[in-house]
Amino acid sequence: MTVGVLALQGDFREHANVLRSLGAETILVRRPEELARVSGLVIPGGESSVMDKLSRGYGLAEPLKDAVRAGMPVFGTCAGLIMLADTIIDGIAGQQSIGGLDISVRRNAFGSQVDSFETDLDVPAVADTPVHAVFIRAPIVERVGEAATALASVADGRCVAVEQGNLLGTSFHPEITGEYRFHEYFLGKVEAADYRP
Ligand SMILES: NC(=O)CC[C@H](N)C(=O)O
Repeated sequence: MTVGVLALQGDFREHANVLRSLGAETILVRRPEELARVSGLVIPGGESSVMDKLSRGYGLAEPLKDAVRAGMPVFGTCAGLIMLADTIIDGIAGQQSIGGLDISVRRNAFGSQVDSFETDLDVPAVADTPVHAVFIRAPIVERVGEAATALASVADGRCVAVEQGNLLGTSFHPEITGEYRFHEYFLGKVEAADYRP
């Protein structure tokens, strides 16, 4: 079983390191041929509008949509969560997503004064003890549709982690804090999934 990390832009190396430290065979994905080899995919943090343009430029956007429709497990963090959202609020003109998660996500939702912050979150579905979460120009999940489930929220109740079937997304960056339980949880989805490339 091989897992991919979308490596067009952003902090894909950090994700690949966490996945490899958990024993998962991991490749970087930049082309449709690489996507066609993986049983699951992580979409990293970075800049969603750039990732969107590059994925279309590299001919990956349609294969990614097809793979999500076919049930491929995908875990998106921050910009990756934006890529998985059915609806983007405050995207740049013409910005598109792969979609799959029945949610609306607002980019850069925490405002310019508090671009980055850290906090501990309860995520009972994923971890027994609180998760230390780093938010960097992070999006917020403003609408959680019927098909999606909220997994975690910040103190004021706004949703920052969701799942829907084989899709998982966080506003924050578990890959940069030594946190591995989200990746472990995701690898569990990959193992359990019917999807094979
Ligand atoms: N850390 C991140 O991934 C930031 C996301 C970025 N603000 C975007 O809109 O894509």
